[in-house]
Amino acid sequence: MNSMSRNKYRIGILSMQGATEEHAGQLRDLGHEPILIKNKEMLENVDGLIIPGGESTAIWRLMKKNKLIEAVQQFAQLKKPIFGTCAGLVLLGKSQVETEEPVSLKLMDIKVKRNGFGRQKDSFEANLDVKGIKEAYPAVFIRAPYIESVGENVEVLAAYDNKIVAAREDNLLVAAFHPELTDDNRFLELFLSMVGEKSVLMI
Ligand SMILES: NC(=O)CC[C@H](N)C(=O)O
Repeated sequence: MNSMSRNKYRIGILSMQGATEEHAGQLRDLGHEPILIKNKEMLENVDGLIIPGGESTAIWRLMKKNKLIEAVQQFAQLKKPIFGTCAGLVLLGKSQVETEEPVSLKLMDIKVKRNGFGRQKDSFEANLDVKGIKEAYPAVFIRAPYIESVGENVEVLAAYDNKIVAAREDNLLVAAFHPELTDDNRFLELFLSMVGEKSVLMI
């Protein structure tokens, strides 16, 4: 057992709208404590944050209402790890392609195409090669966005059909798919290892 798996982390799951319970279950399976974040005070006591999938405009509006936009931006500035899945990826990105009402925390240097995989392929599964994960990872895509372009400090972790679907920039990790909807915990473990790295630095 390595030092990271011995630690138990408190991981916030932004609970405005969307898929929160599945993330909570997967965190519990790995021995960590999920905290459903409903207001900015609750952010103070977590080691990392997951922004789940759902509907990014709905999540954005509820974040505004609950004064969570600046609070999450500050959380990121403290270099605490944030993992955005699907709608969470949309929200973390700095800019979006062809959107009338951009919803963006302006944190990660990526340009996002919302619903990028189009209507025909609203939902699908694909085995992905992910940097840092040894064997193919079964990814579930649901009305998924993709990343059209990345800034120089962003590391691309996976692509599907020549479109970027997972990436990391320092303390920020994003996936266009839903790791919480499979029994395969390896993508979540990637995030937990980032939480481990950062908490070592903060001691
Ligand atoms: N599964 C999802 O999270 C879908 C995201 C949705 N298409 C959005 O942009 O909000």
